[in-house]
Amino acid sequence: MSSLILVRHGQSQWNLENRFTGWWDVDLTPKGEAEAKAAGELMRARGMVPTQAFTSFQTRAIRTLHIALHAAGRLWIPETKDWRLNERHYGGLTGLDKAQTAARHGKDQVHIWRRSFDTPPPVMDAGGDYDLSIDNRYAGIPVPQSESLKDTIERVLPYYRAAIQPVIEAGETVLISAHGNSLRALVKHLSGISDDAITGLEIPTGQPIVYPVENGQVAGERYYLADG
Ligand SMILES: O=C(O)[C@@H](CO)OP(=O)(O)O
Repeated sequence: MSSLILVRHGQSQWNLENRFTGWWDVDLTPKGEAEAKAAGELMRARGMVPTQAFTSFQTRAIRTLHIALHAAGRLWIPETKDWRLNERHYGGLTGLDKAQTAARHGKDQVHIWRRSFDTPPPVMDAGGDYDLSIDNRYAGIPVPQSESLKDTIERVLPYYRAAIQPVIEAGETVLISAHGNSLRALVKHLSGISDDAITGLEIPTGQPIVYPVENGQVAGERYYLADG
């Protein structure tokens, strides 16, 4: 029996600083590196080692993948990077302090921007400090100005179906190293969570989440590898 393993990157510098991050590329903190290493050691200890990996275009997820694979003795496995696994784009909130933004706009409004299913944050102004539309990394890619979870699902799921599902069907144990909201998009689909209920789902950093796979299909509910 194979498995699908999801891991959110370890703590990032802007997780630590409590800033809206989205597509902005920040690195892991030393704590985040330790979380990634512990995730890989746990996979190894449980004998649940990935045979293929997928990640985003963002340093915090890529480095989490590499640190975890190294700790699991699997740094050599094939890996694919794709922007569709990036974090949800935080639009004009990118770079702002979450607590200061709540003080200015109210907690309820910030909760809507952070967790509502289909209300996107305000758009990012072109040419601003955090505009990535002219970054080489995203050449030829339609960089969003802002994304709701619904918008995120609309790019994550087609990618999952086209690129990842066939690898799972081929019997590989796939590890996806991604982000809080790109993983919420996947978990919503895989666990059949409603648009309302998804607002309450949080994905912790550096904790491998496992879906059992039988005959190439995700079969059964997710669990944390640390509990399994
Ligand atoms: O800032 C972000 O990009 C995300 C993940 O850290 O934050 P939130 O918890 O608001 O989705």
